Amino acid sequence: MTLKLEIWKNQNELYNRAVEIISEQLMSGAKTFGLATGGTMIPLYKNLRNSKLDFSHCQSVNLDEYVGVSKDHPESYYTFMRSHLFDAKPFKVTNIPDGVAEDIQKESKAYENLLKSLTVDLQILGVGENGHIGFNEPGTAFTSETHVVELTTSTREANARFFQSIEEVPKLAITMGISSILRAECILLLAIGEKKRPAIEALLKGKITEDIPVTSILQHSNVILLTDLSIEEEGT
Ligand SMILES: N[C@@H]1[C@@H](O)[C@H](O)[C@@H](COP(=O)(O)O)O[C@@H]1O
Repeated sequence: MTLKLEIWKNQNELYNRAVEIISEQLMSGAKTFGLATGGTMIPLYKNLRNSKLDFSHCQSVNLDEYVGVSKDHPESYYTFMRSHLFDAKPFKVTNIPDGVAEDIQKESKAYENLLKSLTVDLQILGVGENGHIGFNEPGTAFTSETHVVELTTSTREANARFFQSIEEVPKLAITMGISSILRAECILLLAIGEKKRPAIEALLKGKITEDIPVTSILQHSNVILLTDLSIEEEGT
């Protein structure tokens, strides 16, 4: 396990550092990027849009998508990615699970097969308040592959800020599994704000538990964690 912790008190500096890491990956030949959504990613994608980086020869795979939300819905992750990144910084190929596929189980399998056919050079990750990664909620097996998941109340409440009301937040999503995520060559985890402290403190205590999905990344050999939280590093 190699987790490289970098604490950046200043969020602008933290996001600049994230862009620097992505740029270094591109320069060393990375062509496949695993991308995430969520509020944490908005300033990162803004910085990427404003950068000179060129992704036109690259492909992307997104972590997850809500089920039952059409591509043109303002809160679909498809729309999120287009408006925050892809429209301004085109990739050669982009992949996001299809949340309105007729058969969502079949779509999950097809997405996992796609993931297995490629190597993600850099997977960018955020973390939920309850420690989820992608939409892998607490209790998800670390052996999980892409699957359909029922979102917890905690996650629906946290994401309600993007919708008119909590009732509108979808109850299901398709997400890369934990084992799918861990197949990436390198993981860049961004954790910003006090709400992420419990999950990040658990991670840095070095305890690997399915109750806190983000701790699964301790099984990976190449992780960079950028956070603005002042935390004592323990047991890593
Ligand atoms: N599925 C996404 C996750 O990939 C993301 O990490 C999480 C945190 O979001 P935020 O950055 O808004 O706190 O939100 C969603 O649930």
